[in-house]
Amino acid sequence: MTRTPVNVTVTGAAGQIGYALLFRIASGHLLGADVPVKLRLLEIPQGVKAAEGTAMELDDCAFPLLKGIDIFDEPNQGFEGANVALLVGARPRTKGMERGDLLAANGGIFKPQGKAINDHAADDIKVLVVGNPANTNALIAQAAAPDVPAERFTAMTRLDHNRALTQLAQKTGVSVEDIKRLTIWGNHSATQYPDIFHAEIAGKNAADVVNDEKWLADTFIPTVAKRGAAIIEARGASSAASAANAAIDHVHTWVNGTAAGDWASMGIPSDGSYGVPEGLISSFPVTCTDGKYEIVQGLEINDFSRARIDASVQELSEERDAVRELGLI
Ligand SMILES: NC(=O)c1ccc[n+]([C@@H]2O[C@H](COP(=O)([O-])OP(=O)(O)OC[C@H]3O[C@@H](n4cnc5c(N)ncnc54)[C@H](O)[C@@H]3O)[C@@H](O)[C@H]2O)c1
Ligand SMILES: O=C(O)C[C@H](O)C(=O)O
Repeated sequence: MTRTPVNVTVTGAAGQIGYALLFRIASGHLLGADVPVKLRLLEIPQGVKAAEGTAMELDDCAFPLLKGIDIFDEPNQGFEGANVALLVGARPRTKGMERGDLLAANGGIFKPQGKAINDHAADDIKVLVVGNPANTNALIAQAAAPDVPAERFTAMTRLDHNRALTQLAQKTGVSVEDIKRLTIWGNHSATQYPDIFHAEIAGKNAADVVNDEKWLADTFIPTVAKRGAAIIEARGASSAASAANAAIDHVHTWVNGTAAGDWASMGIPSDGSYGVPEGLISSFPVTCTDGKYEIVQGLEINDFSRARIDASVQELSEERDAVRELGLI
């Protein structure tokens, strides 16, 4: 039987992450090796020509799963019939810009995009926000889409999760696939908390294997949390291929499920679990089955973790208050 192609909308398609992302979506890594896709690329008018160039290259790959590419500079058209939306395009922070200015500038992008998703996307729409500040941008888009179930709006912390996996693997001399049940809590920012207390390394508790709280506090957590800034410092531009890879992982896991005995980290609207105020889009440990995620329940949170989760959640609350004051939610 021929499958109906899945419509995937990508915003910021002509940017760095877009360039690393589109070819992997078209080759089947986002949804599966047997799932045909149609790409809908959304850019601002100045980005359309470059997006057209990328579309030419996509054509030149002759990907069997790629059933069409359309390019738009208008959100209502870009999200028409979208089943999956990857919101990558955002306003970067520029010199002299305060956090409030950044939130206001991004509100101008994510509020209309949320409304366009509300009015034009397919009923089964799943949204991943990558553009920073990702959690609060996701909150803005979600608030503008009252007819879409809130849980369909998610923010990306999978890059942080993957970064933490590698740091822990390198410290303990194991392979990344030997590590399970690692968690990123909170915001995709320097306050995020990568938690290894429930993680397992080849079946043993990771914190016991590491047995070095000083390394955890002074090396592991800051290395993961500040990795984005370190990449910008080294590359002169923010992470792109690794961010695209994490976006692929996030959606693939959401759609196709987590492996038995493992979980993933996703920024999702809180249901109040673990003391995170309801509605904040915060990162949690989740399992995914049949295209739905569930927060892993019942984890014991020690004092070390509690303080760090609370600090990141506090930052999310402040961002929410700021966008509320700006009338964006
Ligand atoms: N969550 C994460 O883990 C993570 C990781 C890396 C980067 N990021 C963020 O992802 C975003 C994109 O990064 P990049 O390196 O691709 O940036 P980039 O500047 O190379 O590309 C952004 C693209 O978005 C487009 N754009 C801007 N406004 C738009 C709008 N309203 N509609 C559609 N397109 C629009 C721009 O024209 C540009 O082509 C940034 O906000 C970055 O900070 C997030
Ligand atoms: O773009 C940034 O500010 C950094 C990015 O979010 C990252 O984590 O690499």
